[in-house]
Amino acid sequence: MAIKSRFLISTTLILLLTCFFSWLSMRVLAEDIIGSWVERYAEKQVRYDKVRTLLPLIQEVNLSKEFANLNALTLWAKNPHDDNLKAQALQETEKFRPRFSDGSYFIALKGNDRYYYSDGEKPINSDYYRYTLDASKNSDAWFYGIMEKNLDLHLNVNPDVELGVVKLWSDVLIREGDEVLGVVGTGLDLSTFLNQMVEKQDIYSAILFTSPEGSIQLYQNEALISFSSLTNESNNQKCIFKLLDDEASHALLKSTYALAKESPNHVETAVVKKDGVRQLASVIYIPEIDWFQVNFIDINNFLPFTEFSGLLIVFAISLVFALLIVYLLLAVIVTKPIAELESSIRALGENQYKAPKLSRFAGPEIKRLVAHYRNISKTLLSYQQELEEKVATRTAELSRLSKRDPLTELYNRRGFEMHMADYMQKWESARTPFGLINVDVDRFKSINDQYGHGAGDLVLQRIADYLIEIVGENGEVSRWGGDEFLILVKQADVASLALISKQLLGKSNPLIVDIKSQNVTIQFSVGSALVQEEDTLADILHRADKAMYAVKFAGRD
Ligand SMILES: Nc1nc2c(ncn2[C@@H]2O[C@H](COP(=O)(O)OP(=O)(O)OP(=O)(O)O)[C@@H](O)[C@H]2O)c(=O)[nH]1
Repeated sequence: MAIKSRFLISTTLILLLTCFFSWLSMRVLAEDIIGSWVERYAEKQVRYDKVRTLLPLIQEVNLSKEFANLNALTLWAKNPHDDNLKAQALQETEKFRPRFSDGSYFIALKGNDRYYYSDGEKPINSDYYRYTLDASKNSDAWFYGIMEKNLDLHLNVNPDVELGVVKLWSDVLIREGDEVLGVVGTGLDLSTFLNQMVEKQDIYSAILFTSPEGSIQLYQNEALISFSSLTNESNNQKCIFKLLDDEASHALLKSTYALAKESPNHVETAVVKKDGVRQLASVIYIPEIDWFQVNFIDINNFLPFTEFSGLLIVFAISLVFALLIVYLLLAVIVTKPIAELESSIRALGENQYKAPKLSRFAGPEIKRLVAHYRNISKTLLSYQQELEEKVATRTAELSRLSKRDPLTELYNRRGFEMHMADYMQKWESARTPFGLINVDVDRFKSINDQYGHGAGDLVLQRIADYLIEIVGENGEVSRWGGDEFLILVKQADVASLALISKQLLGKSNPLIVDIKSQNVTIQFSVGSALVQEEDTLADILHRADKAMYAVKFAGRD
Protein backbone atom coordinates (compact mmCIF):
# COMPACT_ATOMS: atom_id res chain seq x y z
CA MET A 1 0.00 0.00 0.00
CA ALA A 2 1.30 3.46 -0.91
CA ILE A 3 2.72 5.69 1.84
CA LYS A 4 -0.04 8.21 1.18
CA SER A 5 -2.81 5.65 1.64
CA ARG A 6 -1.19 4.11 4.71
CA PHE A 7 -0.65 7.48 6.24
CA LEU A 8 -4.18 8.57 5.39
CA ILE A 9 -5.73 5.44 6.88
CA SER A 10 -3.66 5.54 10.05
CA THR A 11 -4.20 9.29 10.52
CA THR A 12 -7.93 8.86 9.95
CA LEU A 13 -8.01 6.07 12.53
CA ILE A 14 -6.09 8.20 15.02
CA LEU A 15 -8.43 11.12 14.41
CA LEU A 16 -11.51 8.92 14.75
CA LEU A 17 -10.17 7.56 18.04
CA THR A 18 -9.42 11.10 19.20
CA CYS A 19 -12.94 12.12 18.17
CA PHE A 20 -14.45 9.18 20.03
CA PHE A 21 -12.52 9.83 23.25
CA SER A 22 -13.13 13.57 23.00
CA TRP A 23 -16.81 12.85 22.56
CA LEU A 24 -16.73 10.53 25.58
CA SER A 25 -14.91 13.02 27.78
CA MET A 26 -17.10 15.85 26.55
CA ARG A 27 -20.14 13.77 27.35
CA VAL A 28 -18.91 13.02 30.86
CA LEU A 29 -17.98 16.67 31.35
CA ALA A 30 -21.29 17.86 29.94
CA GLU A 31 -23.20 15.44 32.16
CA ASP A 32 -21.27 16.63 35.19
CA ILE A 33 -21.93 20.25 34.30
CA ILE A 34 -25.57 19.58 33.55
CA GLY A 35 -25.93 17.52 36.75
CA SER A 36 -24.47 20.19 38.96
CA TRP A 37 -26.46 22.96 37.26
CA VAL A 38 -29.67 20.99 37.52
CA GLU A 39 -29.06 20.29 41.20
CA ARG A 40 -28.45 23.94 41.95
CA TYR A 41 -31.39 24.97 39.88
CA ALA A 42 -33.58 22.33 41.51
CA GLU A 43 -32.75 23.44 45.04
CA LYS A 44 -33.70 27.02 44.23
CA GLN A 45 -36.77 25.92 42.31
CA VAL A 46 -38.02 23.66 45.09
CA ARG A 47 -37.77 26.46 47.64
CA TYR A 48 -39.34 28.89 45.29
CA ASP A 49 -42.18 26.49 44.38
CA LYS A 50 -42.77 25.72 48.01
CA VAL A 51 -43.27 29.36 48.85
CA ARG A 52 -45.17 30.15 45.68
CA THR A 53 -47.53 27.21 45.77
CA LEU A 54 -47.99 26.64 49.44
CA LEU A 55 -48.05 30.17 50.71
CA PRO A 56 -51.75 30.62 49.93
CA LEU A 57 -52.42 27.15 51.30
CA ILE A 58 -50.52 27.71 54.52
CA GLN A 59 -52.29 31.03 54.84
CA GLU A 60 -55.59 29.19 54.59
CA VAL A 61 -54.40 26.64 57.16
CA ASN A 62 -53.48 29.37 59.60
CA LEU A 63 -56.83 31.06 59.01
CA SER A 64 -58.54 27.72 59.60
CA LYS A 65 -56.66 27.32 62.89
CA GLU A 66 -57.68 30.82 63.93
CA PHE A 67 -61.23 30.03 62.83
CA ALA A 68 -61.28 26.82 64.92
CA ASN A 69 -60.29 28.83 67.97
CA LEU A 70 -63.22 31.25 67.73
CA ASN A 71 -64.69 31.27 71.21
CA ALA A 72 -68.32 31.33 70.09
CA LEU A 73 -67.67 28.40 67.79
CA THR A 74 -66.10 26.32 70.56
CA LEU A 75 -69.04 27.06 72.83
CA TRP A 76 -71.51 26.00 70.15
CA ALA A 77 -69.50 22.91 69.33
CA LYS A 78 -69.72 21.91 72.97
CA ASN A 79 -73.49 22.46 72.90
CA PRO A 80 -74.53 21.83 69.34
CA HIS A 81 -78.23 21.79 70.18
CA ASP A 82 -78.21 25.24 71.76
CA ASP A 83 -79.74 27.55 69.16
CA ASN A 84 -78.56 30.71 70.88
CA LEU A 85 -74.99 29.56 70.92
CA LYS A 86 -75.41 28.49 67.35
CA ALA A 87 -76.66 31.90 66.31
CA GLN A 88 -73.80 33.64 68.13
CA ALA A 89 -71.28 31.26 66.62
CA LEU A 90 -72.61 31.70 63.09
CA GLN A 91 -72.58 35.45 63.51
CA GLU A 92 -68.90 35.25 64.41
CA THR A 93 -68.03 32.80 61.65
CA GLU A 94 -69.87 34.88 59.04
CA LYS A 95 -67.80 37.86 60.10
CA PHE A 96 -64.67 35.73 59.69
CA ARG A 97 -65.72 34.19 56.35
CA PRO A 98 -64.47 36.94 53.95
CA ARG A 99 -60.95 36.38 55.25
CA PHE A 100 -60.85 32.96 53.58
CA SER A 101 -59.64 33.32 50.03
CA ASP A 102 -62.48 31.15 48.79
CA GLY A 103 -64.94 33.15 50.94
CA SER A 104 -66.29 29.90 52.33
CA TYR A 105 -65.95 27.68 55.33
CA PHE A 106 -67.41 24.49 56.75
CA ILE A 107 -68.18 23.39 60.24
CA ALA A 108 -68.72 19.71 61.08
CA LEU A 109 -69.74 19.07 64.64
CA LYS A 110 -69.16 15.86 66.49
CA GLY A 111 -72.04 16.50 68.87
CA ASN A 112 -74.79 16.50 66.23
CA ASP A 113 -72.98 14.96 63.22
CA ARG A 114 -74.08 17.97 61.21
CA TYR A 115 -72.18 19.63 58.40
CA TYR A 116 -72.60 23.35 57.92
CA TYR A 117 -71.27 25.25 54.92
CA SER A 118 -71.29 28.90 54.05
CA ASP A 119 -69.98 30.55 50.91
CA GLY A 120 -71.75 33.89 51.12
CA GLU A 121 -74.66 32.74 49.06
CA LYS A 122 -78.01 33.15 50.74
CA PRO A 123 -78.34 29.89 52.70
CA ILE A 124 -81.18 27.51 51.88
CA ASN A 125 -81.94 27.52 55.52
CA SER A 126 -80.90 30.17 57.96
CA ASP A 127 -78.38 28.05 59.91
CA TYR A 128 -76.21 26.95 56.93
CA TYR A 129 -76.97 23.33 57.66
CA ARG A 130 -76.27 21.19 54.58
CA TYR A 131 -76.43 17.58 55.57
CA THR A 132 -75.98 15.12 58.35
CA LEU A 133 -72.75 13.19 58.42
CA ASP A 134 -72.97 9.44 58.44
CA ALA A 135 -70.11 7.29 59.75
CA SER A 136 -71.14 4.48 57.47
CA LYS A 137 -70.85 6.61 54.34
CA ASN A 138 -67.58 6.53 52.47
CA SER A 139 -67.90 10.16 51.48
CA ASP A 140 -68.02 11.19 55.14
CA ALA A 141 -65.15 8.98 56.25
CA TRP A 142 -62.72 11.92 56.24
CA PHE A 143 -64.59 13.52 59.17
CA TYR A 144 -64.46 10.50 61.39
CA GLY A 145 -60.92 9.66 60.29
CA ILE A 146 -59.51 13.08 61.28
CA MET A 147 -61.14 12.91 64.69
CA GLU A 148 -60.14 9.32 65.26
CA LYS A 149 -56.53 10.01 64.34
CA ASN A 150 -56.61 13.23 66.33
CA LEU A 151 -54.99 15.18 63.51
CA ASP A 152 -54.73 18.84 64.36
CA LEU A 153 -54.34 19.65 60.72
CA HIS A 154 -55.24 17.72 57.69
CA LEU A 155 -55.00 18.81 54.12
CA ASN A 156 -57.18 16.83 51.86
CA VAL A 157 -58.31 16.81 48.31
CA ASN A 158 -61.83 15.58 48.25
CA PRO A 159 -64.90 15.86 46.12
CA ASP A 160 -67.74 17.42 48.00
CA VAL A 161 -70.58 15.19 46.90
CA GLU A 162 -73.27 17.47 48.24
CA LEU A 163 -71.74 20.60 46.73
CA GLY A 164 -70.55 18.85 43.59
CA VAL A 165 -67.04 20.39 43.64
CA VAL A 166 -63.54 19.04 44.22
CA LYS A 167 -61.73 21.07 46.77
CA LEU A 168 -58.44 21.20 48.52
CA TRP A 169 -59.56 21.20 52.07
CA SER A 170 -57.65 22.39 55.08
CA ASP A 171 -59.26 20.58 57.98
CA VAL A 172 -58.56 21.71 61.56
CA LEU A 173 -59.92 20.18 64.75
CA ILE A 174 -62.08 22.19 67.15
CA ARG A 175 -60.96 21.15 70.53
CA GLU A 176 -61.19 22.17 74.12
CA GLY A 177 -58.26 20.72 75.94
CA ASP A 178 -58.05 17.10 74.85
CA GLU A 179 -61.65 16.93 73.85
CA VAL A 180 -62.31 16.96 70.12
CA LEU A 181 -65.52 18.79 69.28
CA GLY A 182 -65.54 18.79 65.53
CA VAL A 183 -63.73 19.78 62.37
CA VAL A 184 -63.68 23.16 60.63
CA GLY A 185 -61.88 24.51 57.67
CA THR A 186 -62.05 25.99 54.27
CA GLY A 187 -61.67 24.66 50.81
CA LEU A 188 -59.80 26.01 47.83
CA ASP A 189 -61.26 25.21 44.47
CA LEU A 190 -58.84 22.57 43.24
CA SER A 191 -59.13 23.42 39.56
CA THR A 192 -58.37 27.11 40.15
CA PHE A 193 -55.55 26.21 42.48
CA LEU A 194 -54.04 23.76 40.03
CA ASN A 195 -54.39 26.21 37.15
CA GLN A 196 -52.45 28.80 39.12
CA MET A 197 -49.88 26.19 40.00
CA VAL A 198 -49.48 25.14 36.36
CA GLU A 199 -49.49 28.72 35.07
CA LYS A 200 -46.65 29.65 37.35
CA GLN A 201 -44.91 26.38 36.87
CA ASP A 202 -41.42 26.35 35.48
CA ILE A 203 -41.23 24.79 32.04
CA TYR A 204 -38.54 22.32 33.04
CA SER A 205 -40.06 20.90 36.20
CA ALA A 206 -43.17 19.17 37.43
CA ILE A 207 -44.21 19.78 41.06
CA LEU A 208 -46.03 17.28 43.18
CA PHE A 209 -47.17 17.40 46.75
CA THR A 210 -47.68 14.11 48.47
CA SER A 211 -48.60 12.73 51.81
CA PRO A 212 -45.77 11.07 53.79
CA GLU A 213 -46.93 7.76 52.27
CA GLY A 214 -46.52 9.19 48.80
CA SER A 215 -50.15 9.58 47.76
CA ILE A 216 -50.39 12.52 45.41
CA GLN A 217 -52.20 15.49 46.90
CA LEU A 218 -51.44 18.20 44.39
CA TYR A 219 -50.38 17.71 40.83
CA GLN A 220 -51.01 19.53 37.64
CA ASN A 221 -52.60 16.40 36.27
CA GLU A 222 -55.80 16.27 38.31
CA ALA A 223 -56.48 12.69 37.26
CA LEU A 224 -53.49 11.51 39.28
CA ILE A 225 -54.54 13.23 42.48
CA SER A 226 -55.42 10.83 45.22
CA PHE A 227 -58.68 11.97 46.80
CA SER A 228 -59.47 11.25 50.42
CA SER A 229 -56.01 9.93 51.09
CA LEU A 230 -56.78 9.62 54.75
CA THR A 231 -59.47 7.04 54.24
CA ASN A 232 -58.25 5.13 51.24
CA GLU A 233 -56.16 2.05 51.48
CA SER A 234 -52.61 2.99 50.55
CA ASN A 235 -52.51 0.37 47.77
CA ASN A 236 -55.35 2.01 45.94
CA GLN A 237 -53.94 5.44 46.18
CA LYS A 238 -52.44 7.29 43.28
CA CYS A 239 -48.95 7.15 44.56
CA ILE A 240 -45.88 9.10 43.46
CA PHE A 241 -43.78 5.94 43.44
CA LYS A 242 -46.06 4.43 40.85
CA LEU A 243 -45.12 7.27 38.47
CA LEU A 244 -41.59 5.93 38.33
CA ASP A 245 -40.44 3.51 35.66
CA ASP A 246 -38.59 0.90 37.69
CA GLU A 247 -38.12 -0.64 41.09
CA ALA A 248 -34.68 0.90 41.58
CA SER A 249 -36.07 4.42 41.10
CA HIS A 250 -38.94 3.56 43.40
CA ALA A 251 -36.58 2.44 46.19
CA LEU A 252 -34.29 5.42 45.66
CA LEU A 253 -37.12 7.95 45.93
CA LYS A 254 -38.41 6.23 49.07
CA SER A 255 -35.01 6.50 50.73
CA THR A 256 -34.82 10.14 49.62
CA TYR A 257 -38.19 10.70 51.31
CA ALA A 258 -36.75 9.24 54.51
CA LEU A 259 -33.67 11.52 54.29
CA ALA A 260 -35.83 14.56 53.58
CA LYS A 261 -38.05 13.78 56.56
CA GLU A 262 -34.97 13.64 58.82
CA SER A 263 -34.02 17.20 57.85
CA PRO A 264 -37.19 19.18 57.19
CA ASN A 265 -36.97 22.05 54.74
CA HIS A 266 -33.71 20.66 53.40
CA VAL A 267 -33.70 19.62 49.75
CA GLU A 268 -32.63 16.03 48.97
CA THR A 269 -32.09 14.92 45.41
CA ALA A 270 -32.08 11.64 43.51
CA VAL A 271 -31.84 10.75 39.82
CA VAL A 272 -34.75 8.51 38.90
CA LYS A 273 -36.30 7.19 35.73
CA LYS A 274 -39.70 8.59 34.92
CA ASP A 275 -41.63 8.70 31.65
CA GLY A 276 -38.75 6.87 29.98
CA VAL A 277 -36.16 9.55 30.76
CA ARG A 278 -33.74 10.38 33.56
CA GLN A 279 -35.17 12.96 35.88
CA LEU A 280 -33.81 14.69 38.93
CA ALA A 281 -36.25 14.37 41.81
CA SER A 282 -35.78 17.10 44.43
CA VAL A 283 -37.61 16.25 47.64
CA ILE A 284 -38.38 18.56 50.56
CA TYR A 285 -40.45 17.80 53.62
CA ILE A 286 -42.82 20.57 54.75
CA PRO A 287 -43.60 19.92 58.41
CA GLU A 288 -46.23 22.69 58.60
CA ILE A 289 -48.62 20.63 56.52
CA ASP A 290 -46.97 17.19 56.83
CA TRP A 291 -46.54 16.98 53.06
CA PHE A 292 -43.62 16.28 50.80
CA GLN A 293 -42.97 18.46 47.84
CA VAL A 294 -41.26 16.79 44.90
CA ASN A 295 -39.96 18.55 41.80
CA PHE A 296 -39.12 16.40 38.82
CA ILE A 297 -36.73 17.93 36.31
CA ASP A 298 -36.09 16.25 32.98
CA ILE A 299 -32.32 16.54 32.92
CA ASN A 300 -31.94 16.25 29.17
CA ASN A 301 -34.76 18.63 28.48
CA PHE A 302 -33.37 21.12 30.96
CA LEU A 303 -30.03 21.25 29.24
CA PRO A 304 -30.08 18.80 26.32
CA PHE A 305 -26.86 17.11 25.50
CA THR A 306 -27.55 18.08 21.89
CA GLU A 307 -26.55 21.61 22.96
CA PHE A 308 -23.04 20.23 22.99
CA SER A 309 -23.37 18.61 19.58
CA GLY A 310 -22.52 21.94 17.89
CA LEU A 311 -19.21 21.89 19.73
CA LEU A 312 -18.68 18.33 18.67
CA ILE A 313 -19.44 19.19 15.04
CA VAL A 314 -16.98 22.10 15.17
CA PHE A 315 -14.44 19.72 16.67
CA ALA A 316 -15.10 17.10 13.98
CA ILE A 317 -14.85 19.71 11.19
CA SER A 318 -11.57 20.97 12.64
CA LEU A 319 -10.28 17.41 12.69
CA VAL A 320 -11.28 16.87 9.06
CA PHE A 321 -9.53 20.12 8.12
CA ALA A 322 -6.49 19.06 10.10
CA LEU A 323 -6.53 15.73 8.26
CA LEU A 324 -6.78 17.52 4.92
CA ILE A 325 -3.91 19.86 5.77
CA VAL A 326 -1.76 16.97 7.01
CA TYR A 327 -2.59 15.10 3.81
CA LEU A 328 -1.63 18.07 1.62
CA LEU A 329 1.56 18.66 3.59
CA LEU A 330 2.45 15.00 3.26
CA ALA A 331 1.85 15.21 -0.49
CA VAL A 332 3.94 18.36 -0.92
CA ILE A 333 6.75 17.39 1.47
CA VAL A 334 7.03 13.65 0.91
CA THR A 335 4.91 11.82 -1.65
CA LYS A 336 5.15 14.19 -4.64
CA PRO A 337 8.97 14.47 -4.41
CA ILE A 338 9.15 10.67 -4.07
CA ALA A 339 6.92 10.28 -7.17
CA GLU A 340 9.24 12.68 -9.05
CA LEU A 341 12.25 10.67 -7.95
CA GLU A 342 10.57 7.44 -8.99
CA SER A 343 9.72 8.73 -12.48
CA SER A 344 13.28 9.99 -12.87
CA ILE A 345 14.68 6.58 -11.84
CA ARG A 346 12.32 4.92 -14.34
CA ALA A 347 13.62 7.23 -17.09
CA LEU A 348 17.17 6.41 -16.02
CA GLY A 349 16.32 2.73 -16.61
CA GLU A 350 15.66 3.73 -20.21
CA ASN A 351 19.01 5.56 -20.38
CA GLN A 352 17.44 8.99 -20.15
CA TYR A 353 18.15 11.56 -17.56
CA LYS A 354 15.03 13.32 -16.39
CA ALA A 355 15.83 15.75 -13.60
CA PRO A 356 13.40 15.33 -10.67
CA LYS A 357 11.55 18.61 -10.13
CA LEU A 358 11.19 19.42 -6.46
CA SER A 359 9.05 22.19 -5.06
CA ARG A 360 10.66 24.37 -2.43
CA PHE A 361 8.34 22.77 0.15
CA ALA A 362 9.86 19.31 -0.35
CA GLY A 363 11.37 17.86 2.83
CA PRO A 364 15.11 18.59 3.32
CA GLU A 365 15.88 14.86 3.69
CA ILE A 366 14.25 14.19 0.34
CA LYS A 367 16.10 17.15 -1.22
CA ARG A 368 19.39 15.65 0.02
CA LEU A 369 18.37 12.24 -1.31
CA VAL A 370 17.53 13.73 -4.70
CA ALA A 371 20.86 15.61 -4.78
CA HIS A 372 22.71 12.30 -4.15
CA TYR A 373 20.57 10.65 -6.78
CA ARG A 374 21.43 13.39 -9.34
CA ASN A 375 25.17 12.87 -8.78
CA ILE A 376 24.90 9.10 -8.95
CA SER A 377 22.70 9.15 -12.04
CA LYS A 378 25.01 11.57 -13.87
CA THR A 379 28.06 9.42 -13.04
CA LEU A 380 26.12 6.34 -14.05
CA LEU A 381 25.07 7.86 -17.35
CA SER A 382 28.59 9.06 -18.18
CA TYR A 383 29.97 5.57 -17.35
CA GLN A 384 27.34 4.07 -19.54
CA GLN A 385 28.11 6.47 -22.38
CA GLU A 386 31.80 5.71 -22.07
CA LEU A 387 31.07 2.00 -22.05
CA GLU A 388 28.83 2.26 -25.06
CA GLU A 389 31.49 4.22 -26.91
CA LYS A 390 34.08 1.57 -26.03
CA VAL A 391 31.77 -1.20 -27.14
CA ALA A 392 31.05 0.65 -30.38
CA THR A 393 34.77 1.17 -31.02
CA ARG A 394 35.53 -2.45 -30.23
CA THR A 395 32.67 -3.64 -32.37
CA ALA A 396 33.82 -1.48 -35.27
CA GLU A 397 37.35 -2.76 -34.75
CA LEU A 398 36.15 -6.35 -34.68
CA SER A 399 34.09 -5.78 -37.76
CA ARG A 400 37.08 -4.24 -39.47
CA LEU A 401 39.32 -7.08 -38.37
CA SER A 402 36.86 -9.62 -39.60
CA LYS A 403 37.08 -8.05 -43.03
CA ARG A 404 40.75 -7.05 -43.14
CA ASP A 405 43.95 -9.00 -43.28
CA PRO A 406 46.00 -8.04 -40.24
CA LEU A 407 49.30 -8.34 -42.01
CA THR A 408 48.68 -6.19 -45.04
CA GLU A 409 45.59 -4.29 -43.85
CA LEU A 410 43.96 -5.23 -47.17
CA TYR A 411 40.50 -6.79 -47.46
CA ASN A 412 40.71 -10.47 -46.61
CA ARG A 413 38.70 -12.98 -48.56
CA ARG A 414 35.55 -12.46 -46.43
CA GLY A 415 35.83 -8.68 -46.53
CA PHE A 416 36.43 -8.66 -50.24
CA GLU A 417 33.48 -10.95 -50.92
CA MET A 418 31.20 -8.64 -48.86
CA HIS A 419 32.59 -5.60 -50.60
CA MET A 420 32.12 -7.21 -53.99
CA ALA A 421 28.53 -8.20 -53.15
CA ASP A 422 27.75 -4.51 -52.53
CA TYR A 423 29.70 -3.45 -55.55
CA MET A 424 27.96 -5.87 -57.86
CA GLN A 425 24.57 -4.77 -56.59
CA LYS A 426 25.42 -1.20 -57.56
CA TRP A 427 26.84 -2.44 -60.85
CA GLU A 428 23.44 -4.04 -61.63
CA SER A 429 22.04 -0.56 -62.09
CA ALA A 430 25.11 1.48 -63.12
CA ARG A 431 26.46 -1.12 -65.53
CA THR A 432 29.94 0.46 -65.60
CA PRO A 433 32.24 -2.37 -66.64
CA PHE A 434 34.83 -3.55 -64.11
CA GLY A 435 37.40 -6.21 -64.02
CA LEU A 436 39.22 -8.53 -61.62
CA ILE A 437 42.90 -9.35 -61.73
CA ASN A 438 44.15 -12.43 -59.91
CA VAL A 439 47.75 -12.05 -58.79
CA ASP A 440 49.74 -14.99 -57.38
CA VAL A 441 53.31 -14.65 -56.14
CA ASP A 442 55.66 -17.04 -57.89
CA ARG A 443 57.66 -19.40 -55.69
CA PHE A 444 56.96 -17.55 -52.51
CA LYS A 445 57.59 -20.66 -50.48
CA SER A 446 61.27 -20.46 -51.39
CA ILE A 447 61.45 -16.92 -49.89
CA ASN A 448 60.07 -18.25 -46.63
CA ASP A 449 62.39 -21.14 -46.79
CA GLN A 450 65.39 -19.06 -47.61
CA TYR A 451 64.92 -15.96 -45.47
CA GLY A 452 62.47 -17.05 -42.82
CA HIS A 453 58.78 -16.56 -42.28
CA GLY A 454 59.19 -13.07 -40.85
CA ALA A 455 60.96 -11.96 -43.96
CA GLY A 456 58.17 -13.58 -45.94
CA ASP A 457 55.68 -11.42 -44.02
CA LEU A 458 57.59 -8.27 -44.83
CA VAL A 459 57.65 -9.27 -48.49
CA LEU A 460 53.89 -9.77 -48.42
CA GLN A 461 53.43 -6.26 -46.94
CA ARG A 462 55.70 -4.83 -49.59
CA ILE A 463 53.74 -6.61 -52.30
CA ALA A 464 50.47 -5.15 -50.91
CA ASP A 465 51.87 -1.60 -51.15
CA TYR A 466 53.17 -2.29 -54.58
CA LEU A 467 49.83 -3.54 -55.87
CA ILE A 468 48.00 -0.49 -54.43
CA GLU A 469 50.50 1.74 -56.09
CA ILE A 470 49.98 0.00 -59.46
CA VAL A 471 46.16 0.20 -59.49
CA GLY A 472 45.90 3.63 -57.84
CA GLU A 473 42.55 5.35 -57.29
CA ASN A 474 40.79 3.21 -59.84
CA GLY A 475 41.27 -0.06 -58.00
CA GLU A 476 40.97 -1.90 -54.74
CA VAL A 477 43.40 -4.63 -53.65
CA SER A 478 42.57 -7.59 -51.40
CA ARG A 479 44.55 -10.49 -50.06
CA TRP A 480 42.67 -13.49 -51.33
CA GLY A 481 44.75 -15.96 -49.32
CA GLY A 482 48.41 -16.95 -48.65
CA ASP A 483 50.42 -15.37 -51.48
CA GLU A 484 47.38 -14.73 -53.71
CA PHE A 485 45.87 -11.24 -54.25
CA LEU A 486 42.75 -10.01 -56.09
CA ILE A 487 42.47 -6.55 -57.62
CA LEU A 488 39.18 -4.86 -58.47
CA VAL A 489 39.62 -2.45 -61.37
CA LYS A 490 36.54 -0.21 -61.20
CA GLN A 491 36.29 1.37 -64.62
CA ALA A 492 37.83 -1.22 -66.81
CA ASP A 493 38.01 -2.55 -70.28
CA VAL A 494 40.16 -5.25 -71.89
CA ALA A 495 42.90 -2.76 -72.66
CA SER A 496 43.19 -1.28 -69.19
CA LEU A 497 43.22 -4.75 -67.69
CA ALA A 498 45.91 -5.81 -70.09
CA LEU A 499 47.93 -2.72 -69.22
CA ILE A 500 47.85 -3.39 -65.48
CA SER A 501 48.58 -7.07 -66.04
CA LYS A 502 51.58 -6.16 -68.14
CA GLN A 503 52.90 -3.84 -65.45
CA LEU A 504 52.51 -6.58 -62.88
CA LEU A 505 54.27 -9.13 -64.93
CA GLY A 506 57.12 -6.65 -64.57
CA LYS A 507 59.10 -7.57 -67.57
CA SER A 508 60.49 -4.06 -67.88
CA ASN A 509 60.20 -2.85 -64.28
CA PRO A 510 59.85 -5.78 -61.84
CA LEU A 511 59.33 -5.47 -58.08
CA ILE A 512 62.62 -5.81 -56.27
CA VAL A 513 62.53 -6.24 -52.52
CA ASP A 514 65.48 -5.81 -50.22
CA ILE A 515 65.61 -8.89 -48.04
CA LYS A 516 68.42 -8.95 -45.51
CA SER A 517 70.49 -6.72 -47.77
CA GLN A 518 69.82 -8.82 -50.78
CA ASN A 519 67.78 -7.65 -53.70
CA VAL A 520 65.21 -10.23 -54.51
CA THR A 521 63.04 -9.85 -57.60
CA ILE A 522 59.41 -10.74 -57.01
CA GLN A 523 57.48 -12.15 -59.86
CA PHE A 524 53.76 -12.70 -60.25
CA SER A 525 51.48 -14.84 -62.32
CA VAL A 526 48.50 -12.66 -63.35
CA GLY A 527 45.10 -13.49 -64.81
CA SER A 528 42.32 -11.01 -65.47
CA ALA A 529 38.63 -11.11 -66.36
CA LEU A 530 36.22 -8.36 -67.46
CA VAL A 531 32.70 -8.54 -66.15
CA GLN A 532 30.11 -9.84 -68.54
CA GLU A 533 26.29 -9.73 -68.69
CA GLU A 534 24.67 -12.09 -66.19
CA ASP A 535 28.00 -12.67 -64.41
CA THR A 536 28.13 -13.64 -60.78
CA LEU A 537 31.22 -12.93 -58.66
CA ALA A 538 32.06 -16.61 -58.83
CA ASP A 539 31.93 -16.45 -62.63
CA ILE A 540 34.44 -13.62 -62.92
CA LEU A 541 36.63 -15.11 -60.20
CA HIS A 542 36.66 -18.36 -61.97
CA ARG A 543 37.73 -16.74 -65.25
CA ALA A 544 40.42 -14.64 -63.60
CA ASP A 545 41.71 -17.68 -61.72
CA LYS A 546 41.79 -19.75 -64.80
CA ALA A 547 43.62 -17.02 -66.68
CA MET A 548 46.15 -16.64 -63.87
CA TYR A 549 46.90 -20.38 -63.77
CA ALA A 550 47.21 -20.45 -67.50
CA VAL A 551 49.88 -17.77 -67.19
CA LYS A 552 51.56 -19.51 -64.25
CA PHE A 553 51.87 -22.82 -65.99
CA ALA A 554 52.79 -21.22 -69.25
CA GLY A 555 55.64 -19.40 -67.50
CA ARG A 556 57.03 -22.70 -66.23
CA ASP A 557 57.58 -24.16 -69.61
N1 LIG B 1 55.74 -15.74 -44.56
C1 LIG B 1 54.51 -16.10 -44.88
N2 LIG B 1 54.33 -17.13 -45.69
C2 LIG B 1 53.07 -17.45 -46.09
C3 LIG B 1 51.95 -16.76 -45.61
N3 LIG B 1 50.85 -17.31 -46.18
C4 LIG B 1 51.28 -18.33 -46.96
N4 LIG B 1 52.59 -18.41 -46.92
C5 LIG B 1 53.40 -19.35 -47.59
O1 LIG B 1 53.29 -19.17 -48.99
C6 LIG B 1 53.67 -20.34 -49.64
C7 LIG B 1 52.81 -20.65 -50.79
O2 LIG B 1 53.28 -21.74 -51.38
P1 LIG B 1 52.69 -22.29 -52.65
O3 LIG B 1 51.22 -22.25 -52.67
O4 LIG B 1 53.32 -23.59 -52.87
O5 LIG B 1 53.20 -21.30 -53.74
P2 LIG B 1 54.61 -20.97 -54.33
O6 LIG B 1 55.68 -21.41 -53.40
O7 LIG B 1 54.60 -19.50 -54.52
O8 LIG B 1 54.58 -21.80 -55.55
P3 LIG B 1 53.88 -21.40 -56.90
O9 LIG B 1 52.74 -20.59 -56.63
O10 LIG B 1 53.56 -22.66 -57.54
O11 LIG B 1 54.87 -20.55 -57.63
C8 LIG B 1 53.65 -21.45 -48.59
O12 LIG B 1 54.94 -21.89 -48.28
C9 LIG B 1 53.07 -20.76 -47.37
O13 LIG B 1 53.60 -21.23 -46.18
C10 LIG B 1 52.17 -15.69 -44.75
O14 LIG B 1 51.26 -15.03 -44.32
N5 LIG B 1 53.46 -15.38 -44.44
